[in-house]
Amino acid sequence: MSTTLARLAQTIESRKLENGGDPATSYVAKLFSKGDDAILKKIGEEAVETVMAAKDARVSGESAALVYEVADLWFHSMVLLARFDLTPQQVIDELARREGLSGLDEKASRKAD
Ligand SMILES: N=c1c2ncn([C@@H]3O[C@H](COP(=O)(O)OP(=O)(O)OP(=O)(O)O)[C@@H](O)[C@H]3O)c2ncn1[C@@H]1O[C@H](COP(=O)(O)O)[C@@H](O)[C@H]1O
Repeated sequence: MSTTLARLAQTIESRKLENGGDPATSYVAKLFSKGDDAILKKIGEEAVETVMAAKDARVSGESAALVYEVADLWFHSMVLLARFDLTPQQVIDELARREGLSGLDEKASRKAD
């Protein structure tokens, strides 16, 4: 896993209230303190903002805002993973497991079930 993702995952873990995270001084701790629906709402918002940034980038040819919004989406997805005691490494492992397996073949194998 990239060291940036690993460090960020550690920081997010340290912001859990049971690990001493303080909602008064930490955005992540504040999000944890608001509860699951607040985290899910942010994921929804950031997904929509990503879609809008992609549509804008298609028109303007300027894609910096898209990178920014995807970073927001990844970050909030990492907060969600932490909420369920999951790690980015588990997502990376799943992507690695799928490596070389065409999405079309995978879909066809599901339809054969
Ligand atoms: N990577 C991020 C990160 N990306 C985005 N954000 C915050 O996520 C929020 C994104 O929400 P929006 O864009 O909708 O902006 P907003 O309207 O201000 O947000 P809301 O009031 O609706 O929550 C903003 O407050 C951003 O600052 C982040 N906050 C924290 N981190 C990382 O998490 C670490 C721990 O942060 P704290 O818990 O605050 O110490 C930091 O050191 C960073 O590494």
